[in-house]
Amino acid sequence: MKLKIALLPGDGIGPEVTAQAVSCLQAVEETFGHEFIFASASVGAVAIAETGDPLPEDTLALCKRSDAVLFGAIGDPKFDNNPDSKVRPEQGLLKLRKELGLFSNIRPVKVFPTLIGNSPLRREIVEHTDFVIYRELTGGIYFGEKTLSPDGTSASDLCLYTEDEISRIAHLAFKAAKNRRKKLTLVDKANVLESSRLWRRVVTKIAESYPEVALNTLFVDNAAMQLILNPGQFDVILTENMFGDILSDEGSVIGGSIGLLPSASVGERYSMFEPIHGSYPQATGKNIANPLASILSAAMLLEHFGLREEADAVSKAVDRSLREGIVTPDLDPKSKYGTDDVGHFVATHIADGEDYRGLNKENIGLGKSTII
Ligand SMILES: NC(=O)c1ccc[n+]([C@@H]2O[C@H](COP(=O)([O-])OP(=O)(O)OC[C@H]3O[C@@H](n4cnc5c(N)ncnc54)[C@H](O)[C@@H]3O)[C@@H](O)[C@H]2O)c1
Ligand SMILES: CC(C)[C@H](C(=O)O)[C@@H](O)C(=O)O
Ligand SMILES: [Mg+2]
Repeated sequence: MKLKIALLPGDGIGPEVTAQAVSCLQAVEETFGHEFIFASASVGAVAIAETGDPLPEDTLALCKRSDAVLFGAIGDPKFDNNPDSKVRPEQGLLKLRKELGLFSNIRPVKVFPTLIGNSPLRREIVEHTDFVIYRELTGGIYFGEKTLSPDGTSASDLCLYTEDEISRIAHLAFKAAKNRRKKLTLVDKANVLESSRLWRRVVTKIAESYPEVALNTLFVDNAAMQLILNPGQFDVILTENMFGDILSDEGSVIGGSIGLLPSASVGERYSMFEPIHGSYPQATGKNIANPLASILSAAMLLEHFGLREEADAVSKAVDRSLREGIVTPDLDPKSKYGTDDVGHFVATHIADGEDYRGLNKENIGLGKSTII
């Protein structure tokens, strides 16, 4: 298969972890005989520094002419610590999601057997954790009208949803539940919010079309508690934008590190794959960031295009790195392995044990593949 993949490494640890994901994709390309054509472009604070725009037109154009986007992370403390900044890296990510119509954000949470001991929760609580969050990604409070009073003493953010926005991700979530353990939990705040009461009405109606899927509902405060009390109860969680953002980071703790959680963002035409973590500024350049979330996001990219054997090869190599203790310090504080060691190990074992050249953030996308 020939795939054109836009690389948007972004800020902070983004380039470091994305380089390892590309290295793994190149190992897949070589091992399974595919052709991946990579092209890098700027996004986030890096793009602001270059152009003043967190999502330059050239970057968006590259994404629209590619088959998929592999995204690193955006964000920089100089913007985080300046609430008056009119331009922010996050605007680039949100605009990209909206422009590409990526309304469904899929965030799987599972516990790797060798990491059960890493969880702050007891083994019997976490050992059966295997759920996926379907997060609505292009509506709600993220994209509603924002106001700031002229004197700067009051502000608001509108949470707006339409029936169509809810319906289209609900169908994807129900279909996923049909192919999993046939349970879907709608998480909302319908006891307070009108928008949540619309979610509940629309999803309850759609459930009638999926009689084999059991629907239950939880208010988001209770859901946050249930995630810790008994994560094994969940199969598919369907929720709106803000709640999905918060619950997925919480879910990452169950498995031992946010550095393990991948995501896929899909719409009618485009798709983007990225770790759920951010730019982790404190780790930039230290070679300590866990690249597995980015590597597993690349596996979700392969899965999305029907390359299941290839995706399995990546996941198996990741499992092997965890079993053999080739992990970054977030998983083992005494670890002597860095971001590049973990990426190289995984790539090598995808390429069936052959020694495979890795990439680093300087030469990302300059590997054997064609660059468009
Ligand atoms: N999708 C994205 O690009 C995205 C997501 C979240 C946050 N951000 C941005 O990132 C910046 C930092 O935000 P933050 O500190 O709240 O979130 P963050 O996810 O960058 O880091 C939070 C904590 O998670 C851990 N962590 C994150 N990534 C890790 C990795 N790969 N390996 C090991 N540990 C890891 C670290 O302990 C870190 O302090 C902000 O500017 C924020 O807006 C971007
Ligand atoms: C950086 C921020 C806009 C983003 C979000 O809230 O969606 C991040 O937290 C994420 O989870 O991808
Ligand atoms: Mg988040």
